[in-house]
Amino acid sequence: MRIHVVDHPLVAHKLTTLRDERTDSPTFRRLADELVTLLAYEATRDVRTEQVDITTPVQRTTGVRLSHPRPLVVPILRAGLGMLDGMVRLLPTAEVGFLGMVRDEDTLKASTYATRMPEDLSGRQVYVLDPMLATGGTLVAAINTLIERGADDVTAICLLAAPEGVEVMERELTGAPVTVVTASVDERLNENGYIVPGLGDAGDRMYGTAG
Ligand SMILES: O=P(O)(O)OC[C@H]1O[C@H](OP(=O)(O)OP(=O)(O)O)[C@H](O)[C@@H]1O
Ligand SMILES: O=c1cc[nH]c(=O)[nH]1
Ligand SMILES: [Mg+2]
Repeated sequence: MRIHVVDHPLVAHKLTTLRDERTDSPTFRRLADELVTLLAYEATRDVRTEQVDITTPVQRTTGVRLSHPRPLVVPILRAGLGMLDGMVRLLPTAEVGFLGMVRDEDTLKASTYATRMPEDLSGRQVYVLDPMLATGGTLVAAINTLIERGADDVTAICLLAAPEGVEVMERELTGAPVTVVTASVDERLNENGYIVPGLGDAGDRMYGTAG
């Protein structure tokens, strides 16, 4: 597994406001959307393309276009849904699948409550969207599902990651064709499995359900 931490002042600036507890839900959603577009720019560096011949107003030339089969984008509900628009703005022709997953707040174990994506992902490049990589349980389960269906290249885009979760992914997905792109690997997880300093519960902050 490869991990890429996007080191860019605009990313750091937006992430700081996202973390701030005073940031309200509408602003949180807007910043998450903007951040994912910046992260997606890095995450799609190896998106598959094919050559195409075109004619400009001046002469014929050769360029590239996204190749077939189209990439699949999979947001992990709920919080990952807030990253979908920012991603498909960059990849408008991508197909979109959905995984609904929730982490038990006591055991921290992830379970899947909804799956809606193609059964056969053979030869597909997949971009998984989830703002938080905490214990890693959610992403490991999600990526294993994608690989079992045949995906041969999986990139997870996370706004934040914890070192503990990155370690779990490296152990559980050894040798798998997986890349994680994130804006930050934070300090640690706290005793409740929250990322420190983190940003709190991404889903609650995005959808105003905290408290
Ligand atoms: O790495 P992990 O320890 O598995 O935790 C990360 C998961 O926790 C959050 O989801 P949550 O269960 O809160 O669901 P939600 O998006 O519906 O709020 C987050 O959006 C990730 O999916
Ligand atoms: O810090 C965390 C950890 C898991 N899920 C969140 O939303 N936030
Ligand atoms: Mg949540």
